[in-house]
This record gives sequence, structure tokens and C-alpha cells, in this order.
Amino acid sequence: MTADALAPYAPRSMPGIAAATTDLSKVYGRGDTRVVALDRVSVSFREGEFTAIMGPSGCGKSTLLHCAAGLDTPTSGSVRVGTTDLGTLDDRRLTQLRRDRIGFVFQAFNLLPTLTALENITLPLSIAGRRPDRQWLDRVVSMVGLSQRLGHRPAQLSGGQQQRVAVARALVSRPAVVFGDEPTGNLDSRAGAEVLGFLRDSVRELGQSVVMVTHDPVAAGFADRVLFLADGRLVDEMTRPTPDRVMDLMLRTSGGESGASGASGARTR
Ligand SMILES: Nc1ncnc2c1ncn2[C@@H]1O[C@H](COP(=O)(O)OP(=O)(O)OP(=O)(O)O)[C@@H](O)[C@H]1O
Repeated sequence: MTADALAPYAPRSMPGIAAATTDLSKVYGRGDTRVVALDRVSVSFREGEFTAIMGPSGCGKSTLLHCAAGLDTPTSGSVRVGTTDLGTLDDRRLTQLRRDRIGFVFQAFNLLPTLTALENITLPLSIAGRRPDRQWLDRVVSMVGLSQRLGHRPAQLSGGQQQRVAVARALVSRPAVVFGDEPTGNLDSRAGAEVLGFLRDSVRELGQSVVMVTHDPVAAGFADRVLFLADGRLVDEMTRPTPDRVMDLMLRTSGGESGASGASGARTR
């Protein structure tokens, strides 16, 4: 049988790709307020890789992350997580996929104040009616250094510790991808470096795939690969980044303005 004859039965995902977008566009508003936040972005996030997304303010980083994570709906194009095309899912199945296959770490820690650290970590599993895999839970908890803090409530933890709880919560269901939107944005540099170290450990030690939006070249230096967006388009990519190389590229591509303070990168038309 020829390869062509087999094609309809071939898996719809490429091996080694945790998530991917194809010709992904997102347009907000209409008429005078029309904003092209993403303009035909095709990108693959590899399994077991730590990817950072950077670019000037307003260039579409969060929109890309939210569409890839099934939190926002594309105007056109498609998003795949593993073998699943998100466009084929109804609301219920999309919610299920987000719960079971995707982990989130946001800038705000989003922990429930009345629950202990352990209860917060296992909450996604409790909601899904699943029991935690004890060995995996222990591994994740010890990796993020929380073994002695499991009975504490968020108010009894530092910001860095709270974000470590959020990282453990994102990892506990062994998702296809963990998406982070400025996960260190609310932390001082030491706590931020710790959290980034744990995210990198989850890639190295647990084979997790992580995709993170950041403005910070130091944070991007923890990643394996950095994607640069401008004007809703993918404009550059760097492997094995260092903070200096990232900063250089940011300065060159934004005409001297850094990502955090750069001019808005989205187009209105
Ligand atoms: N819900 C929305 N309604 C209208 N416009 C939006 C909406 N969300 C984002 N935009 C616009 O889309 C563009 C891209 O926004 P996005 O938040 O993705 O950029 P960003 O690169 O993450 O920015 P920042 O670094 O400042 O967080 C911006 O011009 C923004 O104003």
C-alpha cells in the first residue's frame, strides 16, 4: 500500500509535538476599533521543551497563549493539543481538555484561600473525580520544595511559595502542556528565579512541555527556545537563549525599545 493510500489514517499530530497552531489569526473589534492581534501564526511546541514567547507590549503574546490553551477562540486557523484539534470540540469537551490536558500558571497565583497547599494542588483532580497518583504527587511536591508546607493555606505562604503551589497544581495531572502567562510577574527576582528553575526542572526531570509568555530576558534565559512576536506575527526565534542574546535581539527588533516599554505591536486596520 502506498503512503498516499495510508494518509487518511495517519495520526493527525506530528510525533514529538505537544501543541501547534496553523495559520492562527485573531481579530478583535470591527471598523475603527478592529485590531489584528494575531496574523496567521503557525508554530509548534515540542514535547519536553521549554518555550518562551516574547515581543513588544500589545504584539499578541497573551492572545497566542490563550488561543493555544483553549481559553480564547481563534478568528481563523486551528490549534491542536496532542492529537486533538480544539476547533472540533464543543464547550463541554473543551472544558474537559483544559482540565485534563493543560496546566496553567498565571501571574496572579489564583489559589483558593480556604484550601491548604495540598488541597489546592490536587483541586483539578478532585474536580475531575480522579485520585492523585501518590508517587507522582510526591515527586512533584518534592521537586517544587513544598513537602513541609502542604498543610499551609495561601495566606501563610510567601508569594514564591504560592506560585510553587500553582506550578505543582499545573503539573499534577501530567498535562500535555503547561502554559504560563508572566508566571514570575508578581515575584521578586529571587523567588522568580526559583519558580523558573522549577519549571525548567519539570521539563528536564519530568519531560513536561512548558510554554511561557514573558517580558523578562532573564526569565527567557531559562527556556530552550524563544519565539519573538511583533505585530501579531512570528518574526524570530532563538535556541539556547541567554539573557544577553535575548536583550540584544529585543533591542534590534524593536528599534531600541525593550519589550515591556516598547510601542504597541498590534495593527489596527
Ligand atoms: N478582549 C480584547 N478586545 C479587544 N482588543 C484586545 C482584546 N484582547 C487583546 N486585545 C488587543 O490585541 C492586541 C494584542 O494583545 P495581547 O494582550 O495579546 O498583547 P501582549 O503582547 O500580550 O501585550 P502585553 O505584553 O502588554 O501583555 C492588543 O492591541 C490588545 O489591545
